[in-house]
Amino acid sequence: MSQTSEESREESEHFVDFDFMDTGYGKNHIKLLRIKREGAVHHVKEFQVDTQLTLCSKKDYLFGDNSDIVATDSQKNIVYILAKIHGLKSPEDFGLLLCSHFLSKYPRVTKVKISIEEHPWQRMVTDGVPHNHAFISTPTAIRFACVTCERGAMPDIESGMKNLRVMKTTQSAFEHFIHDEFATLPDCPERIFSTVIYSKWKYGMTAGLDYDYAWNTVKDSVLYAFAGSPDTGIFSPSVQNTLYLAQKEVLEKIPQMSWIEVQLPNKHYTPVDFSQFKYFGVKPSGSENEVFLPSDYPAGNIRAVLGRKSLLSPDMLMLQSKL
Ligand SMILES: O=c1[nH]c(=O)c2[nH]c(=O)[nH]c2[nH]1
Repeated sequence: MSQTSEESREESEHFVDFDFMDTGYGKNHIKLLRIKREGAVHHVKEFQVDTQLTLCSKKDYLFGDNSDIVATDSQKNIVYILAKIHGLKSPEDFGLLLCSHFLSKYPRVTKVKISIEEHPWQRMVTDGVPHNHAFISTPTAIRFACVTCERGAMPDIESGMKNLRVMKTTQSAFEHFIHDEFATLPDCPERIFSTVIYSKWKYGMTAGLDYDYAWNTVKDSVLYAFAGSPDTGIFSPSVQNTLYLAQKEVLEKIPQMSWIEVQLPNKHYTPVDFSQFKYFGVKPSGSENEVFLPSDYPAGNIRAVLGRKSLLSPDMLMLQSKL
């Protein structure tokens, strides 16, 4: 049900000088754990959900008329009830389910945005045997998804990964950048490369898509682009190049993905200068490179969004040709 003409007249009388550019309200940080029991074997999923609804009228903001409002408290209850009835599969599937529930149950809702973060629990293994009901918290990488559905439009699904901290102790360099009057950093043919991987991507099509498989593919591809094979590794001439190779690999593997953003903050490890400590038989800094000073800030931050040319809008293509 869209706005009535009476409502729209009343509201437009208020919008002489101002207009809402966006509105939304919902409940944040709805935490839930869902257990699925298959006899003695239990499966767990823990999600944190944010809901956000946009209504067809603004009478709640303008006049204090709450008659269209699905209370944020009810939104929270709906999250728990749908989790109880349908269980939790992936964050993307649960986001889609919630969107479709809000839109079909409440005709005055025009847009739903569901953001979900998963807390990773891994089944414990005791003497090589998977435990029936005990789990370890393994937040090595956090999975998240954001599903937005506007009434009458295709859902918009963005998924992502964050907090995946990695390091490699060789096969990384940074050389031949601009050495002008502002530069103090020397060319570095060999350095530690450490970063905290953040990535977000958007699905254009969802036909035949397994969201869990896609997420694991992104994680494995990005890690491989960073680390390479276990014995020889892979050489990185810059964070920029490694980042691009990771994105390219992912887009080649997952045809349903329209674009992928990757951010790699450069977490610096500076060799400690031992040149003052000649009595300890330590060679000057750089010749051994065994002791480093980790310094998180300031940190370089390298990012790029790589999309498929076939899906880029004319504006984006124009912008690209000017770069
Ligand atoms: O891989 C890098 N890219 C840069 O752009 C940069 N800048 C910098 O100081 N160190 C690095 N490393």
